[in-house]
Amino acid sequence: MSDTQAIPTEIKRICCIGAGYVGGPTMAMIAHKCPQIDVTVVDINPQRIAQWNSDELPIYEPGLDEIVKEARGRNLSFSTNVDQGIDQAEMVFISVNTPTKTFGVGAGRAANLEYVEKCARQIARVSTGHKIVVEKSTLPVRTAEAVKRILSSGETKASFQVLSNPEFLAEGTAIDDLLAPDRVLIGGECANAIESLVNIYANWVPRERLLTTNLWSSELSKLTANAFLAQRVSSINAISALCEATEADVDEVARAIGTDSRIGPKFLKSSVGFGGSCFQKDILNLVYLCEYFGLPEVANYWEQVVAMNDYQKRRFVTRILRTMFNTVSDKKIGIWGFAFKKDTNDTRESAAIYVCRDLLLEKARLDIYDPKVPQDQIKRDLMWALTDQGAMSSEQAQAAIEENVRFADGCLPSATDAHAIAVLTEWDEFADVDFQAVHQVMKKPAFVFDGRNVLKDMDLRQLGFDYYGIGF
Ligand SMILES: NC(=O)C1=CN([C@@H]2O[C@H](COP(=O)(O)OP(=O)(O)OC[C@H]3O[C@@H](n4cnc5c(N)ncnc54)[C@H](O)[C@@H]3O)[C@@H](O)[C@H]2O)C=CC1
Ligand SMILES: O=C(O)[C@H]1O[C@H](OP(=O)(O)OP(=O)(O)OC[C@H]2O[C@@H](n3ccc(=O)[nH]c3=O)[C@H](O)[C@@H]2O)[C@H](O)[C@@H](O)[C@@H]1O
Repeated sequence: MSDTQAIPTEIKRICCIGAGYVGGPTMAMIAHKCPQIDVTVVDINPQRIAQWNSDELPIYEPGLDEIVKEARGRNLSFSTNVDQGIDQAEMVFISVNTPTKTFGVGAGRAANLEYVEKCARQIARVSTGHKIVVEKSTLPVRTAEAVKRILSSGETKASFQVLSNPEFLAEGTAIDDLLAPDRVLIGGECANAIESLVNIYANWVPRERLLTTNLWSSELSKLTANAFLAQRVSSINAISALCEATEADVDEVARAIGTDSRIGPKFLKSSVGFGGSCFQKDILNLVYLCEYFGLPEVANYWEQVVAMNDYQKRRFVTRILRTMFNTVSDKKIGIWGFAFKKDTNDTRESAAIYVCRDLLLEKARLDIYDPKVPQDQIKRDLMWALTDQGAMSSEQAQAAIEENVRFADGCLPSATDAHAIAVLTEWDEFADVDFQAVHQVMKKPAFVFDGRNVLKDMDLRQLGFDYYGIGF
């Protein structure tokens, strides 16, 4: 597909298509660590690009502002001119969204590869000379085959090499993860192309952490990594239900098993359920792939990880209902945290969306406080959740939100006159709250349902609260 001799191993100009949670921070880090490389991040969303060029970046991520401001204007730029970005680059990263398909074959499971395909077609149309195309988005195994075919069907004389370089950063710790990754994975077929990407990361990542594989192993490793991580959370959440029935304590169980070096301590924190844009999407994609390749037993095995997560979210609401005398109708519940984890403003697939939806369907009144998530985002999420699968019409959902959702600017206002508090994100500031004051302003009995076990050591029962955590 290309004359591999002609591929330079020292890259000077990079373009990244997609200025999202991955494209933005990843390219900012490359620009920060490699001042000799010009990095342009392009996106079809003009608002997002304007935000990247402003003082208010579109995503909240500790440490990101400093890195962007240091490199922007020097060797990092953000633009809506996708054609020009591609044209001027020797290496083009595809970092666009790959959401779960909502229509047609594979709806609800398969990844929607429409945006990736459009990028490949645009690269094929615009390019001249040699380009290395890097899959940064999370993709089903064998996608590179389709990308290669599209690239080689272009009418220009350009030639291409395709690499897979999945991203393993987690939101909230993206900068630390990019600065010191456990590993960087690069899959490819052409040694020169692989070396050119290895050389970029080698500017700050130790060589022994730069893993190279064939294309398909690299693509499949990304889905597998997320499936294994999510599976750990679902496994400990499954045990949390058993702990609640037996007076065992899930945090003690997690510590006891996590000290076994074969198991390890990470990703054993029981919670109201995992969220985020990727775990569910990637496991469902893995399930779909297994079915596609005729492996129903394997598909069923992984599907249970998502089923257990749905159960955990439902179980949390059921516990609230049962504890509060089987009704929350017209009762105010203070919701603390809406993001899918702390230190991010991202709400995609947040457990809070589903918990709040179920409470609203029970006619509870919610007063939501999240330090980083904008109110409009929360309203959009609830609107979607209430109308999804016909639970409510748009008009009913709109009315329910107007009537029963309020926003507080802190924990105390959110708790004022509330019958209960539900902690749905583990923001550090929740542990600094004056709980004596919170108890005073709440209705009695004052219920606290801690979906993250972050208030466990605060002696809330001593202060008079009816306190319930997860898994004890
Ligand atoms: N969010 C995360 O923490 C992680 C995400 N990933 C993967 O990275 C990929 C991107 O994820 P995010 O950055 O979270 O998505 P995102 O939704 O935040 O950003 C994607 C961006 O691509 C842009 N885009 C879509 N089609 C385009 C086109 N044809 N031309 C130009 N721009 C286009 C969109 O406007 C959007 O701004 C996904 O495959 C995801 O699974 C991987 C690791 C971590
Ligand atoms: O592909 C992706 O998008 C990314 O998905 C996850 O990162 P992320 O979703 O940003 O955040 P995580 O820290 O993994 O948390 C995911 C969810 O699991 C929950 N979780 C995590 C760990 C735990 O022990 N318990 C638990 O409930 C979190 O609260 C959160 O809701 C992976 O950790 C990243 O390696 C991967 O790159």
